[in-house]
Parts: sequence; structure tokens; C-alpha cells
Amino acid sequence: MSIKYIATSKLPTPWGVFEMHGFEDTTSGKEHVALTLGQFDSQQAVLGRIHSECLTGDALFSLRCDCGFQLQTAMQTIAEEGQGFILYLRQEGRGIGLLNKIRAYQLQDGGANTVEANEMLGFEADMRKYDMILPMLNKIGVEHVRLMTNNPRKVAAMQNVGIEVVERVPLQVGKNRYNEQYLKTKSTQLGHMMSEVHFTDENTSGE
Ligand SMILES: Nc1nc2c(ncn2[C@@H]2O[C@H](COP(=O)(O)OP(=O)(O)OP(=O)(O)O)[C@@H](O)[C@H]2O)c(=O)[nH]1
Ligand SMILES: [Zn+2]
Repeated sequence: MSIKYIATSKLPTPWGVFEMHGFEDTTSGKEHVALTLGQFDSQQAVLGRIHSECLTGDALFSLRCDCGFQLQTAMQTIAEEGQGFILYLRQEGRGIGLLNKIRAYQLQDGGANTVEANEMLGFEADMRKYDMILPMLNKIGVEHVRLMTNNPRKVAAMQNVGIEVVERVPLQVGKNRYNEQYLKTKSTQLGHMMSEVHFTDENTSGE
């Protein structure tokens, strides 16, 4: 894996004008993005998120997962703080790709849960790798992080590459009747730290 920085532009959003930094993994050809808002002091812990691509949730309004809600909330929270970053990683479907995720959804429509469906297709439950995060964080000048996630693997991935996670900030949003089972499986089988009590019901139109 080799990460090459390509270019930076502005990204105006409903929550604020972010800077968008493009990176290329020259080995896999994957194109990753870092969004930043504000100026970072490398000694300070910066609020941020590592977000794995979910075309269905992030762009197509799917209620099968919580991804789109988490992305929006993370961007909004960063805008409210006036400072922060998002690494948007092209690891669709926990690393199995879009078409395999649709195959997995087909199996889930037949009763499998999200982990079983991956395994029925011959994949591990979570195939993601996080070795691209260090060169991306180096480029945007982040060394200490307050990480918005419920996923302990992301906290470990940051610490493994020498980035200090000063605080884990829970990000429990977007629960609805279509993703309730998925969220339960993430919590019981993938180790996500989620409490029922703090789960805000972002989308009642799915109810
Ligand atoms: N294989 C598979 N991937 C899924 C399914 N539902 C969502 N995904 C993918 O799961 C990933 C979710 O990534 P993130 O939004 O970074 O969330 P996370 O790793 O669960 O951890 P958080 O930071 O707590 O949100 C994305 O790549 C989605 O495309 C599913 O049923 N099967
Ligand atoms: Zn999703």
C-alpha cells in the first residue's frame, strides 16, 4: 500500500465549507478523501471520524444501516465545534465491495444476519484494513484524536499506527425498524459499543 496525496479543494456543505483532500492508493487504485474544517494544532486532540464508504446509506438514503445518519451527524458536529476531520475510506461493504454487499443484502432478505451473510459468501465478517489512515492524518496534521465511533476496531486501528485516541465519542443515530436487527448484530457480534438508552431515533419515517 502506498498513499499519494493528489489535491485539495473546497467542499461547501449544508453544515459548513470543508476542505476536501484527495488521496490515491497507488497499489489498489482506491481513491480516498479527507475532509477538514478549521486549523489544527498538532498538540491538540481533534474531533474526527473514520467513515467507511456505504453508497446505499451515504448517497441513496438506505434505512438498512446507520451510515448516512452517522456521516451527517459527524459533519454537523464538526461544524458546530468549528474544527474537525473525516476520513472517507473507500471500503464499501466492510471491504467486500458494493456488488458483494448487494449479494449479502439478498441473503439478509432471506433471513441471514449481516455476519452470516458475509460468511455464506466466503468472506470474513469485516475485511477492512486501516493502513491508509496514517499517511492521510500526517498530511492533514492530526496526531491526537477524539474519535466519533462505536467501533472498537477503529480505536485499535488508530492506536496501532501511533495516533492517540484521547476520547471515544459515541455516535448512535438513525435507528429505525429496518436497521434494528443490523444494529443488534453489530453490537453482539462485531463488538460495537452501543447502548439502547442513548440511541436517538433520527428517522421516524421508517417507523
Ligand atoms: N458486508 C456488509 N457491509 C455492510 C452492511 N451494512 C453496512 N455495511 C458496510 O459497513 C460499513 C460501515 O462502516 P462505518 O460507517 O465506518 O461504521 P462501523 O465500522 O460500523 O463503525 P462506527 O464508526 O461505529 O459507525 C460500510 O462500509 C458499509 O458499506 C452489510 O449488511 N453487509
Ligand atoms: Zn451503510
